[in-house]
Amino acid sequence: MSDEKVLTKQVDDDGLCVITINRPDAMNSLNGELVGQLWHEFYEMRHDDAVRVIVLTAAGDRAFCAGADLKERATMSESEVRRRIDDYRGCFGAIDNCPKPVICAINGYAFGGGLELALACDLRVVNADTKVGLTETRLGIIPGAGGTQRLPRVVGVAKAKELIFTAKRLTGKEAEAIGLANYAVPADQVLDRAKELGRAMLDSAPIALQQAKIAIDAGMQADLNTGLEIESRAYAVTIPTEDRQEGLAAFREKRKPNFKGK
Ligand SMILES: C/C=C/C(=O)SCCNC(=O)CCNC(=O)[C@H](O)C(C)(C)COP(=O)(O)OP(=O)(O)OC[C@H]1O[C@@H](n2cnc3c(N)ncnc32)[C@H](O)[C@@H]1OP(=O)(O)O
Repeated sequence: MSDEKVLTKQVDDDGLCVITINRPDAMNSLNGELVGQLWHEFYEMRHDDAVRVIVLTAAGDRAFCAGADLKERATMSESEVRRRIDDYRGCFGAIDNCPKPVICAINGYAFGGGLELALACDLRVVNADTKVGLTETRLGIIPGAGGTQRLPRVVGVAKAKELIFTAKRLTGKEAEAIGLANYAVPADQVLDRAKELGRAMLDSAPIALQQAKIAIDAGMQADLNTGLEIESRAYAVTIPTEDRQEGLAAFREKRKPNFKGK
C-alpha cells in the first residue's frame, strides 16, 4: 500500500460529501486497493447521519476513471481476475444500494469499469469534451461490473447494444443527448454543477430521499402493479416520521423546514 491516499473524503456541515478518487497518474484506474476503499467507504456512509448526499469524482483533469488497472490486471492469474470482478460487483452494488443520492462528477475519461462505476451512481454530470464508453469488447472481455445491465436500463436496450458491441467512445455532449449523463458542462464546471445538484437535494427530507430512491430503483425492476405496491410501502415509511410533521408545520408557518432525518 502506498502512503498516498487513493481516496479522499470531505463532508461539509450541511451533509454534502465529496469522495475523490486519487490515482491521477494511473488515470484513476481501479486497482485492488481503490476498489476495497471505495467499497468500505460507501458501506460506512450508509450508516453515517452526517452524510446526506454524495458526489463521487476523481483527481486531475484527464480521467474520471480509465476502468480496470490494466497494468495490475496483466500480473493477475485467472482466479484473481474472477475474484476482482466479484469485488467490482460488490463495490458498485454498495454504491447502487446506498440509501442516499449519489451524483457522479465525470471530470474526464470514463472507460470500461470507470463508466460502470458512474452507472452505479444515481445521476451523472459529465465534462462535455471528454470521452466515455464501455470499451471492454475491444479487450476481448465484456462489461463485467454491471455495465451490460445498468447501461440498457439508463439508455435503452438497442442503444446499449450499439455502444457495447462497437465499444464506441462518446463525447460528454453525446452522452447527455442519449440520457447517459444528466448534464454535459465545460470541464471547469463539472464538480460545481454536481455539487449544485447535490445541494438542491439537501433541502429534501432524508427519509423521503431514501424512500424515493428505493421506490424508483426497486420499482423499475418490476411490473407496474408491483412497482405501485413498492411505492405505496415506501410512502408508508414516511407517514410516521417527524420530518413529515415538520414539512406540514413549515408550510403552515411559511418557513423553510428543518428536517432531521427522523
Ligand atoms: C470490468 C472492467 C473492465 C475494464 O475496465 S477494462 C479497461 C477499460 N479501459 C480502457 O479501455 C481504457 C484504456 N486506456 C486508454 O484507452 C487510454 O489510456 C486513455 C484514453 C485513457 C488515455 O489515453 P492517452 O491520453 O493517450 O494517455 P496514455 O498514454 O494512454 O495513458 C497515460 C498513462 O495512464 C496509463 N493508463 C491508462 N489507462 C490505464 C488503465 N486502464 N490501467 C492502468 N493504466 C492506465 C497508461 O498506461 C499511461 O501510463 P504510462 O505513462 O506509464 O505509460
